[in-house]
Amino acid sequence: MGGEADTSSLFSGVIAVFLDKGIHHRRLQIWKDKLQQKGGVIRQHINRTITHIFAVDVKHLAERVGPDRLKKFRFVAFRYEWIEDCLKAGSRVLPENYLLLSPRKEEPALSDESTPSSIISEDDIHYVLPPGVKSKRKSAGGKGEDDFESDEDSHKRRKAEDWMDIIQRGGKLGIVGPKGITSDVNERKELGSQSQVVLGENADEGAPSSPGGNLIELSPNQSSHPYTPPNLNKNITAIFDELKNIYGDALGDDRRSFSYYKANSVVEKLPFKITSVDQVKGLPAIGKSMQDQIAEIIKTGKSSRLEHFRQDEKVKAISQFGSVWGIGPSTAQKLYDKGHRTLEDLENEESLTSAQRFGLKFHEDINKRIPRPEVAEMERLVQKYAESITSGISVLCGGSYRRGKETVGDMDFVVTHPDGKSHAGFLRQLVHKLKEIDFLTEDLTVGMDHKLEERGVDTYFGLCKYPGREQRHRIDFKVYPIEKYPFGLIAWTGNDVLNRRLRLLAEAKGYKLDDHGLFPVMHDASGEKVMDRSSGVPCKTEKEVFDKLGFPWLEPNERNL
Ligand SMILES: Nc1ccn([C@H]2C[C@H](O)[C@@H](COP(=O)(O)OP(=O)(O)OP(=O)(O)O)O2)c(=O)n1
Ligand SMILES: [Mn+2]
Repeated sequence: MGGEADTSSLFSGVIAVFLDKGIHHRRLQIWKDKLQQKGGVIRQHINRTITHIFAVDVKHLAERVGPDRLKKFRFVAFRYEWIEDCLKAGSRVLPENYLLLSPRKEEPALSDESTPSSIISEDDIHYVLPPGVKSKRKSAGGKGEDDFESDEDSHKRRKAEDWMDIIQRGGKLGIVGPKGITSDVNERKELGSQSQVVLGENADEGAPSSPGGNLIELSPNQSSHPYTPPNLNKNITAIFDELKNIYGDALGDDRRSFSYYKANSVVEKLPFKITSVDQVKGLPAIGKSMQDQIAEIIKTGKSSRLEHFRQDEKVKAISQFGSVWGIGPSTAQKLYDKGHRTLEDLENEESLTSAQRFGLKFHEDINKRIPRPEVAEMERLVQKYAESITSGISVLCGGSYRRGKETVGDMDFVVTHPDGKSHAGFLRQLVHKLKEIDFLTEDLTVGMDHKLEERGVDTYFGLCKYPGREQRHRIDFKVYPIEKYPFGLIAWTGNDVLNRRLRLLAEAKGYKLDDHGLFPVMHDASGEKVMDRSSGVPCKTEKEVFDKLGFPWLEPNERNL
């Protein structure tokens, strides 16, 4: 067994169900005891909190969970030998060899001879990063001041982390690239309507023609209620969250920002309050630096790193600037270099675009979250006017609203028309109408009348107000031709973590996924990757996109990863 090494937290974070068929009960009992002694938790029933299902083989697993759920739990089901080998090694061994079902054998979908059919065993996993990530900011931020590794150094470790991530997150395919979420957001803000961001969905199964009665109305008390584990470690996650924002918004350091994001996604799900750093050793996304920081927070209640930033005038100013809609890290830095220190200073800055000016003027309003019932009302209002302009038009509020959140940051409307034609030119009329009734108040970015060769998606980003009030909210419209709609809906429903996973999964299979479709990627004569936009994989519903990718289907309210 583990020798002298302290393995008391070997299985901490593991929440397991043991399927006892086909195994001698005494042997089973030994494994159960060991798992519990070393920090694991055993449950009787399979639910979303489970990180590991152990079984003897696929047959027994299938008998117990049934074929539908089997698909869902594919990535958390392991042979018992994993426990045994971890005990032998005295540390957690990589789980990939113990998976009861691997996507390689199972996956119908996209794979073909020329592309890797497995997303797990190929080395390419490390190289399949989101577009634009490769060289970006590789050396940004002082190297060596802590344990954030270089891209190369982290490859090996990341593979292990990715695996742990899959398991930890309850079995969704979790290949996590280093692209900072916050930077995506900023890019989107700065790019405005040319957004290349992946976006999201709504009701389903492809009833885009029913603008009224859709999935959106799911009451939060029903099955649509998102899974929100009680966060027992808010003392830690609140600090990490602030650091994530500082690194992302102010310093443009995606790598560090993402490290905190990942650490938080693990810490917030732990079923216990961390009282000793030993409890988090070996957990995914919690490397040496995170452990040190957690130890400090447990001991002092504070993070010296955060305290340092809080006192740093430059970080303070740049973070504030970066929180204004339309201002990203590079603009924030420029504004600081010009001598600005507070938001008030920016009021007289002439270089601001009109969108940034509105962002500044309504900064406080925009940063207030909107209660779900108010969004429901505004959605109905928009749907009513939309229908009066073009009958049969489908207008759904995606984003966090569609994912069932109680409050939302903004409204992300996704629009299409089932006839494949009537969406064209619709947005201009809708915006006109909604301005007439004083619902839409300020334009941020407008990208209308897109021709097909411009990829055919009209967009509008602006501000609106709830009838009878002055407070502004952020509102977006994206209009997709029907054949792109499932992709647009997935992308704009999110969440961002799911989008990243879907994109990486597509890439691992030799495709590129974005809000316009799923396209094969070829290599030209010089080996450069080229995407074939003309031969997208046709999908009529969100479900078909998930199926084609071989990703277990998730209802919108299950997409809060
Ligand atoms: N970096 C980003 C930003 C956004 N999105 C996608 C997923 C999001 O769900 C959707 C909408 O973006 P929002 O920033 O509006 O995020 P949410 O709607 O999820 O949350 P909220 O608006 O409540 O803050 O766009 C993404 O994939 N990557
Ligand atoms: Mn949103």
